[in-house]
Amino acid sequence: MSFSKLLRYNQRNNMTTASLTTEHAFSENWTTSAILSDPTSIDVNIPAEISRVLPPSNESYDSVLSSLPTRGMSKMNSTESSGDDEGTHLQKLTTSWLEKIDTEMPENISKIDSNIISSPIVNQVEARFIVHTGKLRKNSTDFASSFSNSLGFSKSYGKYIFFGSKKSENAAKKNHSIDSNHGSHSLTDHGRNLPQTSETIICDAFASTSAEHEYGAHGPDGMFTTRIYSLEGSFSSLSTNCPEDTYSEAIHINTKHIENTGSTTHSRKSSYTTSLSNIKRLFKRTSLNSHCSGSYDHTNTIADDYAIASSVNETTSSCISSGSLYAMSENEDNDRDQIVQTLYNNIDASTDLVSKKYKDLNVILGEGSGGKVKLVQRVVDNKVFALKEYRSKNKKESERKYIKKIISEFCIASTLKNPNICETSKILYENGKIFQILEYCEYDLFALVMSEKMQYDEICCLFKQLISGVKYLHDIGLSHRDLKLDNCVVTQRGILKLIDFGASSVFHYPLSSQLIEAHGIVGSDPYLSPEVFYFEKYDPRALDVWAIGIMFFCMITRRFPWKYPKVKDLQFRAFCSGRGATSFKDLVTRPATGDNNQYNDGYEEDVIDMGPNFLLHRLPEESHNIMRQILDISPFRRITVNGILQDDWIKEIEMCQVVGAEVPKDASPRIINKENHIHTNIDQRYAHIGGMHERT
Ligand SMILES: Nc1ncnc2c1ncn2[C@@H]1O[C@H](COP(=O)(O)OP(=O)(O)OP(=O)(O)O)[C@@H](O)[C@H]1O
Repeated sequence: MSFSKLLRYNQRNNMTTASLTTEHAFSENWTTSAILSDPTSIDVNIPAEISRVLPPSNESYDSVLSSLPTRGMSKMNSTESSGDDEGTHLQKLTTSWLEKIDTEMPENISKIDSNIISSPIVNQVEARFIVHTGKLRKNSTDFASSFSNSLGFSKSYGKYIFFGSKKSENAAKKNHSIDSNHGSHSLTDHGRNLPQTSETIICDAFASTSAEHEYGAHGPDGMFTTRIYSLEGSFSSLSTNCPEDTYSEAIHINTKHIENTGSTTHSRKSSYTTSLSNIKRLFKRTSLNSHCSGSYDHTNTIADDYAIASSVNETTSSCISSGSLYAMSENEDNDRDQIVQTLYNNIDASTDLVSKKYKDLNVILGEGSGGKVKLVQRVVDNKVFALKEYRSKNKKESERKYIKKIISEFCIASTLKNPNICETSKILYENGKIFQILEYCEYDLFALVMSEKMQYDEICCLFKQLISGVKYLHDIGLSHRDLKLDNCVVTQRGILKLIDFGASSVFHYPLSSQLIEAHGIVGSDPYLSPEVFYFEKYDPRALDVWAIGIMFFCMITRRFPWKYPKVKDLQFRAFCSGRGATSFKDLVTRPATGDNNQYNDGYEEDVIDMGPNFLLHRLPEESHNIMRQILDISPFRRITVNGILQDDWIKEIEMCQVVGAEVPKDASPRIINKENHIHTNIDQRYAHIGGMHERT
């Protein structure tokens, strides 16, 4: 990026004072005041031409089902509205969207009613989803080779068979206040789709949903305790992938329990039904393996971990699924509840592991709907980990559902092996609580962004790593569905890793060309894509791509563009305007065509009060082309993650990366840092969302 360009967008964004908040997220043309506790108290001074056609901000959703403002509307005035000319703009502007929605919905699309979600039922599993043990063993060493697999499926792809539960669950809200001045975000609870892990956890076949569409049919792709502890002699768990990241350093850490604030969250409704017969198969396979998860031995550290784990007899992923579970799998007549109960009992058998094997460092890194994430130190070798302590079961929640959600998340996370995915190694149980052991990363992206210390090239580097992580997921048929700054952690040497797979969903199975659509509104409001509010079922990849775009905007401006992508949100409405569409439906249903120019997205360099440039003018110019495609309101026209990587600007971004990890059993993966930037290191007190709360 040229210096002048840099200056231009810096000048635009200098008004931003670390207000990464939904209430502070507007165009500089709009004077906005916000009261955190009352989001409806936002005063917006809207340009006159827009205010004429915008309804009051407190109007209900349906009442704003009017047409979008279009360019030239400022030339109209109220008297024109009485005109009879059916061909005028004005009449188009008064057409109710609702009228059109019910009559013109495409066959595979239906209007959804808010957050009410129904889950598909799966009665049987196709034989092609069942993988024989021998084949799995044979292919296990191929696991890593699938890193770079694209949508063409490799032989090892057979191992990537996921399952997911499918019952809708009422999720607890995860709320966290970031800063009383700086905002709040909303998170969600966790979901439930299980994949399998390399050689040990094989989540078997899972049930496709009732609605499948041709894959690719949518077009190309809270007491403040301060303590000092020393990591001397310990390894940063990031060394799992990157031995060079091993370091010794005293870190000052403050901690305080997080106070929930009441910010809006979306429940993660489960999207897939788990076939319990397949859970059986999963654990049968697993029990056949004598060692713990991750036989894919891409670093010495991992190998060491397993050796240690083995020596201390820790319960690991495979251990959980061994023993009684194996016996269970022999009895094909067990009913579902019995199986899950057996699973739970099996975990129950493994006690005292956490307190004996891991020392609690009394640092809360973060807290969400799923539970808290703490910093712990493994006693045997002083290595530091993040320990996710799952919340207790809700009274209304069945034990079966509760345990299944947790196991699902673990199965997915422990399966994923990529430098841009946080390593999840173990699941433990003690005194009624379930824990997950994760690779510890020094920062979360939200905290880094809020530090206001990141340079442009560093942001671009992290952005590209984010894209790479999502590419890996999409290439294996998995969507994340809760991409946001707080679900990215970053190592001291600048390697970004995705976390929190509680909402992820499978969008296609191996060797299948069919897209399995996701349904339900999951994730956090500002990051959600518009179609999730509009369609009952949607392509979850497009949701991920949209979230990537929102994250880039947040990284550059430290603001959210809007509170949520609904037309009742004035900012989002402005973004939708000026695109030559008469309704929101027209925009969100625009089909994919070979001709990118067939539809006008309303981009005009000089126009910043509506259309794409409403957001883009705050971003560096070289990003405009790709951001227009990422933030295409129509999911059918939105670019894929592989498409993003083809963009000239994206290609040119110098990205720090881990090399060598893609080779199975490579003993020397290492980090290559690019010279055009350094990665920001911030005070550990403020390095995670947990620490951010301390500051308030
Ligand atoms: N491996 C890790 N290393 C460092 N910090 C982490 C790690 N995992 C999680 N955290 C911190 O804990 C926070 C919450 O983690 P996570 O999203 O897994 O919890 P959750 O309960 O699943 O959240 P959600 O409500 O989104 O489901 C993260 O935003 C991050 O700040």
